[in-house]
Amino acid sequence: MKVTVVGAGAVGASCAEYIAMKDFASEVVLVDIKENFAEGKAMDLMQTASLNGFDTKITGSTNDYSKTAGSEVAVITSGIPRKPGMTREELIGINAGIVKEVAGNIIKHSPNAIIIVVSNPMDTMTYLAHKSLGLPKHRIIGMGGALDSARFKYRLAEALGCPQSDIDGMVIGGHSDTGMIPLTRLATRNSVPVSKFISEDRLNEVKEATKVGGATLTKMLGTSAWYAPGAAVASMVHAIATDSKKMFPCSCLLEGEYGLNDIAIGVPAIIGANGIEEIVEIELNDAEMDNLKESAAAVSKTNGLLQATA
Ligand SMILES: NC(=O)c1ccc[n+]([C@@H]2O[C@H](COP(=O)([O-])OP(=O)(O)OC[C@H]3O[C@@H](n4cnc5c(N)ncnc54)[C@H](O)[C@@H]3O)[C@@H](O)[C@H]2O)c1
Ligand SMILES: O=C(O)C[C@H](O)C(=O)O
Repeated sequence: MKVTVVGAGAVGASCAEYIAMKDFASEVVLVDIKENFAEGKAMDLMQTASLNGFDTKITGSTNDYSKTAGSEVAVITSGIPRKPGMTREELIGINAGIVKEVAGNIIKHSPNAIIIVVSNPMDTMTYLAHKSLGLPKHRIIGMGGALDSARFKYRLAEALGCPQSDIDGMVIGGHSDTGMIPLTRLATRNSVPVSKFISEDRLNEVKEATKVGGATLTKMLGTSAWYAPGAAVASMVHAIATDSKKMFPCSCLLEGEYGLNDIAIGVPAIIGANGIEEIVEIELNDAEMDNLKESAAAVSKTNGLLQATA
């Protein structure tokens, strides 16, 4: 499988590295607008191949999309990251134009590609990719929930004092500081509800820490995170490449599911060779459903800013 990753910055390079380490793709093409940057990242990564034992060929290109031709999956990480104190939504002014242009270039050279959108504000950038490309809805997927759920599991394992491999849990809703919905009611440790192990107050702390997971790291790092985001994207690309039908919460264009329309937002979906194979409608209680509606209203509000920007 040939995979294109546009944006060879922190997340794009990390994503390329994890894809190569999993050794399932024949080629990863990194593209960046900065002269020689993607080529340099590709060369550096290729010099880890004999050390890390992978055969994936990583190449770089300065904005030459002919090199990406025939990609089966394309990941959009191009754009600016937030700085401490900013929200993801504040990035819309610059990133909307970049994502629209990049998405068009990808499809021009790889008309059958499945696109994974990472650039922020991710749900709105996913919606923009849908609106500007008009592809079947299963071919454009926003990455946010896979990362947020990984952070939820990290926080839960920390609170329970157990290995992360004991934990199962999921975050749905918008990929924003206020819009994420960590489903604490459904989270388990080896099938046992996590509420059996920690107090309601502690569980609420976990929920709040999960929601601001990206902001917390941005404050510590001075820019946003890249290892877990890169790993989350690589897991989704792997699910497509291997047609694994793994379930991830991810930003999907909804047409009535969860009572929502004309919005891309995080819901559980089965990911396989066709991209989104199925959107899974789980039963939410009234409070969770209210949270999802509130989160969707906020994403729609940000979508409403698109006309002025892209
Ligand atoms: N969805 C998520 O969960 C998630 C997670 C982490 C980061 N992000 C987002 O991903 C984006 C990238 O983050 P980062 O930390 O890698 O930033 P970064 O600055 O390290 O890298 C971005 C790269 O995009 C390149 N770029 C800009 N315009 C371009 C264009 N038109 N064509 C090709 N390349 C272009 C830049 O030159 C830069 O190298 C940000 O918007 C960030 O908010 C999203
Ligand atoms: O926090 C950010 O701005 C980047 C990303 O969305 C994340 O959650 O790490």
